[in-house]
Amino acid sequence: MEGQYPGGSAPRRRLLNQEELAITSRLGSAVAQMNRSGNFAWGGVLSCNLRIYYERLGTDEAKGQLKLTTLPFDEEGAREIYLAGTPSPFGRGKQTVYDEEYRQAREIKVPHFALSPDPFLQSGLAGLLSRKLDYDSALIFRLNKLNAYGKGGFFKEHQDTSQGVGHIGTLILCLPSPFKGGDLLVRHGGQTTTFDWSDQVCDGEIAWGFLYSDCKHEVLPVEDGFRITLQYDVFVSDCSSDSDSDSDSDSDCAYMYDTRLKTVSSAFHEVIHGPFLPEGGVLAFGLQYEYPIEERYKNTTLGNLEFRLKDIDAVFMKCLKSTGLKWEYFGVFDTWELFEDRQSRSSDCWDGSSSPEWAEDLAKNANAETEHSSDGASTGEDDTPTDSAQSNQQRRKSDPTYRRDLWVSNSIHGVDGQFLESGSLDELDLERKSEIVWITEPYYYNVKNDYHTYGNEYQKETIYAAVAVKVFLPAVGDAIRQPRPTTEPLNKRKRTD
Ligand SMILES: O=C(O)CCC(=O)C(=O)O
Ligand SMILES: [Fe+2]
Repeated sequence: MEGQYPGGSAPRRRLLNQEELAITSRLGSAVAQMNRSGNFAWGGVLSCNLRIYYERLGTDEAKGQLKLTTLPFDEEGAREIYLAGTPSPFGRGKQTVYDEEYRQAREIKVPHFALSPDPFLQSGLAGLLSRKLDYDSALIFRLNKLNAYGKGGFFKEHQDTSQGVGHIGTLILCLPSPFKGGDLLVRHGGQTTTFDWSDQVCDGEIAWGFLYSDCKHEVLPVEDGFRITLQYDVFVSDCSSDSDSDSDSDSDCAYMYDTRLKTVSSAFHEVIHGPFLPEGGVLAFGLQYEYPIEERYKNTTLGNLEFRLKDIDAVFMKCLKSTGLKWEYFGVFDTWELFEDRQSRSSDCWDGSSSPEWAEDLAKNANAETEHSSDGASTGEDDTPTDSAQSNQQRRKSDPTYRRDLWVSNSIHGVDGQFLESGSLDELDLERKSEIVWITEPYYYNVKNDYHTYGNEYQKETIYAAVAVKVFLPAVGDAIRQPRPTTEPLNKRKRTD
């Protein structure tokens, strides 16, 4: 993690007044507006004369035979390639399972098939995606498998298994064959993008769709025919270094122009130069996507997250860096997800008659935190522990930026039953930070639940992590918070000749 809290230990804070709340709400809406861009998945069509060589898998006497097919598939050609595949498994945590309730499809994995030419390279799609995704380093596209769905075939909602720290996206190509249904639905931030490819491929073209691989997605049942897709994993190269960067090295270079920057920048300007927290404070923003990290307990390295930020997270961080404020990434954990997750896992063995150790730990820490926290607006005095719950509720009502039930940690790891069983919250490295002014809440939390454990493959060395950003606002008087000199218009300058 970069940086320390400037000036020593973190202060508890007072509640914000109405004027300050209005400023946070303007900054929050500017960031949220930017987050609603729906840029998490997009697609198009391309043309390519393609040959596919594939090996017959399965168990019959034709196993091992090499076949060649050209596009577009007719019904028979599509059936043949479907039958050549093996039933698709999917990943549930560390295991690979076959479950027709969850996924009904067949697949042929590399190297049991080959494309000539690769439609993706042939069409220039690699260049188009590189420009659109706008990373500093090159993208790598790795062909993974061919999926085939017969009538009734589907793949329920899942998140693609993370394939390494640099893994950012998934590219699907839908090959031309006669089929109906089988829409691919991609969800993120409360929005859904639908790829209905059955019409787009009927003239022999290839339809494609890109999605950030942490986005949840599903394939609806195929109503007729065979739906054949190719799946590529997309990586950002050069993500191997362990050092996190808080440098402004890229803030000057105009690698990205985005009109969304302007609104957020002026909202930040108001936070820094307006009548807002003159004593200074800590603001927090949840990133909108999840990022693969190495699965190590108490992990504090984000492996050059700067170079693999996705979509609006990259825009937001660019904007934040241009303010000159100090910032730091941290992990976020939601108490209720922790409770619910643990309760659902332990429902067989915990009858609710006595509190299990983990619940007592959570309650103890919550009380300790309440006892330390600051009181109502602008007094800065301590609570009496007796009315803590009630006053806590009142605080929440009068100042929604005060979020007590979010747990934060400088280390980022997935919390599941195993960690909770291991005992105390100290070990989990979670705390409540009552000084934080929450501007936008995270969309994801580091609690492993169903969609985290269901992937398209079993989970390997990396897991997705939910990340938030702390921003340190110094007190008025600090260099950053001096009023900006207004530049004199050119035509009013005194003549010196
Ligand atoms: O076939 C598709 O459209 C999507 C396949 C998919 O989500 C996967 O293989 O993980
Ligand atoms: Fe998938």
